Amino acid sequence: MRSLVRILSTTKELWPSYLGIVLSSVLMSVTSLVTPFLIGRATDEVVALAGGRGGTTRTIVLIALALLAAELLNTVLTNVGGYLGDTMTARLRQILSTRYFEKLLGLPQRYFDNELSGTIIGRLSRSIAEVTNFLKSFSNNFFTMLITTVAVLVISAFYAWPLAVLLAVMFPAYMWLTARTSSNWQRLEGEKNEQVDIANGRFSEVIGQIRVVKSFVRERAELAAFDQRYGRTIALTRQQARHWHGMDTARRAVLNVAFLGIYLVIFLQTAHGVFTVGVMVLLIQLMNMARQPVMMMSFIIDSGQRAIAGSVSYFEVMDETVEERATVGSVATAVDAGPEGPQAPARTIDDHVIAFHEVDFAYEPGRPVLRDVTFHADAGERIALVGESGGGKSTLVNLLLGLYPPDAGRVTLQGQETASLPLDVLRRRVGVVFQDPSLFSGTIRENIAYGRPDATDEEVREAARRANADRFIERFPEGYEALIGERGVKLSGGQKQRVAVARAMLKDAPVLVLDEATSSLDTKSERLVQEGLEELMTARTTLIIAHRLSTISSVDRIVTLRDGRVDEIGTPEQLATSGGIYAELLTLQASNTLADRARLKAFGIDAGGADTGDPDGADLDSGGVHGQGDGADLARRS
Ligand SMILES: Nc1ncnc2c1ncn2[C@@H]1O[C@H](COP(=O)(O)OP(=O)(O)OP(=O)(O)O)[C@@H](O)[C@H]1O
Repeated sequence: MRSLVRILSTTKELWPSYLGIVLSSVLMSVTSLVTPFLIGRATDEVVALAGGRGGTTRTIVLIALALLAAELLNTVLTNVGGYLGDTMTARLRQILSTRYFEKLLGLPQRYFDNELSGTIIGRLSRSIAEVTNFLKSFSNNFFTMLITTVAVLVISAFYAWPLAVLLAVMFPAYMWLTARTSSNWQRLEGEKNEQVDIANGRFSEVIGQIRVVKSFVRERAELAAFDQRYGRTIALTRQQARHWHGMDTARRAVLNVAFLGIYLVIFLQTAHGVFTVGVMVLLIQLMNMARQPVMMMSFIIDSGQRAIAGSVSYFEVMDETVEERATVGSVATAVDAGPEGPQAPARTIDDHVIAFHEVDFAYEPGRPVLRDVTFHADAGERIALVGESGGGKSTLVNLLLGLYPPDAGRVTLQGQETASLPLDVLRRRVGVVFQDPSLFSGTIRENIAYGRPDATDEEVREAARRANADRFIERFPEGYEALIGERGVKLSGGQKQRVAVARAMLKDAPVLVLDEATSSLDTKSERLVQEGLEELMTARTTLIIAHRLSTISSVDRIVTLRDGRVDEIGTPEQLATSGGIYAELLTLQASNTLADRARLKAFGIDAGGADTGDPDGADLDSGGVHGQGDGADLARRS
């Protein structure tokens, strides 16, 4: 319940709407209370006229017209309240959803490592739908209910106090039984929600990777697991429904017994001449009106229970701690800031563009991934990270981007400690081309300009041209406005890569991280992508997770990783003969045995393209060997 109060107290902008809804529901109940009085009065008038004891047709017609006026007013008020309720619900949904999204955008990477995106989305829609539905039905009905109840109690006390006593006993008894239903119901609802969230999480993962599912012929298995999860909710619902309907039967029985007493009082008092027939009709209508709030109460409590269960999941997310080093300003200002973002108040502590200094890191306690990692990159240098798969190369990039904080040691970017830079400032300085290009649905233009939505058409075209993407884009009838489908599904692997390169080109960050993705491309696409990357690397400091020997041989320095530690650092020439990982790679490359090929693969090195001898092959573009880093330190660390 506290969470619902929290929602109300944090949506002050909606208070005028709540007030409007409350006001219209108050007026609504007043107009509906007029009706029994008018009908009661009309009954007496009709009885008198029929019995020849006074009463006039004119009065009856006037009462009928008054009834019409009351009902018309009631209709108008119902719809005004309904309109306000609908718009309030939409605004509330917008506010809660936006806050949820904003919160998620600010959560650290670690949070997403442990959650399925479908679960996050499912939880959002369920929680918000339940909370908004409840608030809507609450504000539309609660006050009508309250006013009707009080009015019925007062009026019935005026005519016959036993009626008021019976009603006064019935209301709390009914509420008590309803409240008793609640706690057990909520626990079961929570368990059901968990099953549904897991099922929906998997659902969206499966749809997102439908090609893999199809290729492994896993449709039936996925479907069965999904069905099983929902199946579990049936058993829980049975338990829940048994409990709920059992309690409801008891509640209604109490109500029915109370009404037996009420009707007996009304009928007998009328028979003994205490009430006129008109008063009897009035009281019967009032008592029936009293039934409504009682029934409505169980509906409101039911949706209230759902809302409480739903808002718990909502607030679990809202109570998560956002990334420690907030971006400068809110998420919104961060997105809108210029390429460098607002000025960062960080101190320069060394001269390197990128530096890792004695860095330790573990994703999970007790399972170190990086140990005592120290290396640096100076302006314009290209540094290749080489190591076995799972050796920690991507983890180094994650630390550089501030996605995780190092457990020990220091990472610096352009001389400033990353830990002291606001995250948006830090991330604006680093362009990344991921192995998986990760495009968004929308147009090619939108994707290229993702980091700089304000870029001119000319700038977008220039970025595409330099990324070798312009020709294929211009072949689309819609050109840059061509829609590329979810995650760019309508583009080939090489085309996606080139759009990703153009996107990084336009971002124009001084530091570049490249997770080479050439193994999935054919030779021609690979060369086109590589040309784009070469252009992108020009005049930038680049950290490359290298997947091709040709790339490695053309960098300024190689950093090899073994068991999470830096094994060697040196120029390709120096490391070629040092007996370390790079030398091993060269030997493996020269070998044709399957075992050696497999070993090469374990380093994530694309054995196929690297040594086919194909003149169009991957190695062709190794041409531009960049300054071989004379002073590069050859250092065996282990
Ligand atoms: N989010 C994560 N949570 C827990 N462990 C992780 C996470 N990401 C990576 N790891 C683990 O950290 C280790 C290093 O992974 P990393 O991705 O850095 O390796 P890599 O050298 O980039 O490998 P590859 O060349 O195969 O991409 C691996 O053992 C991996 O299982």
